Amino acid sequence: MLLGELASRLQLPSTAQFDADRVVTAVTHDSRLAAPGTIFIAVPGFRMDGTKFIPDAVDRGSNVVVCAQLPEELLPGVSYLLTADVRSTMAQIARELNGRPDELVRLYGVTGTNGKTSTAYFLSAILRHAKRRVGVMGTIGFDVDGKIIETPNTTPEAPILHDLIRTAVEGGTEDIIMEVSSHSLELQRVSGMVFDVAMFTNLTEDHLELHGTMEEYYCAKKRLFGQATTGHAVVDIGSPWGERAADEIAAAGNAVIRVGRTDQEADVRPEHTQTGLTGTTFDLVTASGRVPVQLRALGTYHVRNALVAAGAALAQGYPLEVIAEGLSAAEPVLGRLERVINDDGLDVFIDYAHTTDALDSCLTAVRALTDRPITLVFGVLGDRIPRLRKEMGTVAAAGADYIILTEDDLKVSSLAEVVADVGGALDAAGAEWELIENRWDAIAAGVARARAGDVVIVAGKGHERQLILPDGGGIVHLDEVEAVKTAMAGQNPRILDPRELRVP
Ligand SMILES: CC(=O)N[C@H]1[C@@H](OP(=O)(O)OP(=O)(O)OC[C@H]2O[C@@H](n3ccc(=O)[nH]c3=O)[C@H](O)[C@@H]2O)O[C@H](CO)[C@@H](O)[C@@H]1O[C@H](C)C(=O)N[C@@H](C)C(=O)N[C@H](CCC(=O)O)C(=O)O
Ligand SMILES: Nc1ncnc2c1ncn2[C@@H]1O[C@H](COP(=O)(O)OP(=O)(O)OP(=O)(O)O)[C@@H](O)[C@H]1O
Repeated sequence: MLLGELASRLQLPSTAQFDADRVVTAVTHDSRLAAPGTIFIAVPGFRMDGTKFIPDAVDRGSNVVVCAQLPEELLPGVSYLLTADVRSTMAQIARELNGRPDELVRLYGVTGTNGKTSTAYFLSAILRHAKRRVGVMGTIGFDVDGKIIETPNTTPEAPILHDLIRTAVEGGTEDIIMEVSSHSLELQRVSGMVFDVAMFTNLTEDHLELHGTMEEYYCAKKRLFGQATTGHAVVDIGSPWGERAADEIAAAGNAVIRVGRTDQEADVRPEHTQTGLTGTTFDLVTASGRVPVQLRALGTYHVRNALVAAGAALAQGYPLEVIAEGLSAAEPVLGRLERVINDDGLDVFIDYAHTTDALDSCLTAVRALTDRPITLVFGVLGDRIPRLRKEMGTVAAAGADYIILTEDDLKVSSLAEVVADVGGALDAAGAEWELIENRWDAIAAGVARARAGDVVIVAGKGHERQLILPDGGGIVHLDEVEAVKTAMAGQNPRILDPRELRVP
C-alpha cells in the first residue's frame, strides 16, 4: 500500500518530510524487527521511550516513523507522522495493512480475571462441533484447528495480532475466539477491532500494578463491549461487577445475554448441577428450552464458563442441541484442573490457579467433589505484593488440609521473602504445612501423599512449561504433568530439573 493511501484511509496527519508515494508493507513497534517497507512505531513505553530506537529502525530499512513527538533531529529520507495516541494508531495501521482481517472472520472476545481460557475452549468445542474452522488466541498461544502457534502475550501487540489473524484467515479459519486481557484493552492492542460477540466472565483483584484501582481495571475490561457494536454481549452476572457490567452495557444499547445465576434474572442458567471427580453434569436452561450437558471438566466454576460460551453460541443462533453436544465433547483444558492420567487410581490435578480468587475457586471446587483430604502443592509469584502473598496463604489454609509450599516464578524476589509472607499467613491460620524449596521435590512429596489417599492439587503453573528463577537467574523448563508422571512411576522427578544438569 502507498503511504498516502494509508494516511488518507486512517486520516493520519502527514507531519514532516511526508512522501505519499512510499510503499509500506508492514508495521512494528520493535526496531529490531524493522526492514524496508516497515513502518516503525515509536511507542512511549513504561521503561523506555521508543523514539530512541528510531535511528536503529531506519538503519534496518524503515523510512516511515510514527511518534508522539518529533525528534529534535529529523533523519533524511524518513517520513514522520505525529499522533497523540501512538498505540491506538499502531493498532489501526496494523489492522489496515493486514486487510482488516477481523472483518473476515466471526470474532468472539472474552475478558475477565478468571475463566477466559476455559470459556474460549468451551466455545471452540461448540463451534468445532458445528463444523466451523476455529482459532483460539490466548494464554495457551494461538490454537488454529488444534495446532498451537506460540505467541508472546495472551493478547499480542497489534502488529503480531493482525498478522496472525490474516494468516489464519488465509488458511481458511472462519471463527476466532480471543482472550482479551485488560492489558491489551488498556494498551490499545485491539483498538478498532469489531467483535461479533463480547463476553465477560468475572472481575477480582489482579493487575492493579497497571490499572491502579479496581474501578480502572473494570473500566479497562468494559471497553471491550464498546467494540462489540454489531453483536451481543454475554455477561456472567454472578458477581456485583458482572451485574453492573450487564446493566451498563445494556444501557449503552447493546443486547445482553445474562448468564451464570440460577435464578430467573439469568437468560441462560444451570439446573440440577452434579459434580464429581470425573466430570460435571447440569441442565442448560434458556427461555427456548432445556438440554442436558455432561462436562468432562471438573468444578462448578466451569459450569459458569460453559454458560458464557453457550450464551455466545446462542447469540450467533446455534441450536441448543448443538451447544449441549459441543460442550459435552469438549476436552478438558490443559492445566485447568487437569487430572494426570494414571493406572493407579491416584488423584493428582494440575491447575493454573495463581491468583487468590482462582486458588479459592479451585480448592472450593475440589472440596465439593470429595471427602478425602486435600494436599495443595503451590508457590506464589515473586512479583506479587506482600498483601497478596499473604492472602494466597490464607486462601490455601482455608481450602487445603495439608500444604506443601514451594517455588513459583520468583522473578524479582527471593524464595525466603515469599515464604516469610505466605508462611506467616499459613501459621496465622493454623495450617499444617511444610516448605520444600525445589518444585520437583515438592511434586514428588505431593504424589507420595496421593498414594496415601489424598487428593493432590499442584497449583500455579498449569499449562506453562517454564519456571522463572529469581534475580534474573533465567528461565528453566518445567513440565508438571511429566514431573507428576515420573513420580508416579517411582522415579525422582528432580532428575527433570534443568538446574541439576548445570555444570557447577
Ligand atoms: C506491561 C506491558 O504490558 N508492557 C508492554 C509494553 O512494554 P514497555 O512499555 O515496558 O516497553 P519498553 O521496554 O519500555 O520499550 C518501549 C518500546 O521500545 C521498543 N524497543 C525496545 C528495545 C529495542 O531495541 N527497540 C525497540 O524498538 C519496544 O518494542 C517498545 O515498543 O509495551 C511493549 C510493546 O510496545 C509490550 O510488548 C509489553 O508487553 C510485555 C511483553 C508483557 O509481558 N506484557 C504483559 C504484562 C501482558 O501484556 N500481559 C497480558 C495478560 C495478563 C494476564 O491476564 O495475566 C497479555 O495480554 O499478555
Ligand atoms: N469462572 C471462574 N471463576 C473463578 N475462577 C475460575 C473461573 N474459571 C476458572 N477459574 C480459575 O482460574 C484459573 C485460570 O482459568 P483460565 O485459564 O480459564 O482463566 P484465564 O482468565 O484465562 O486466566 P489467565 O488470564 O490467568 O490465563 C483456573 O485454573 C481456575 O482455578
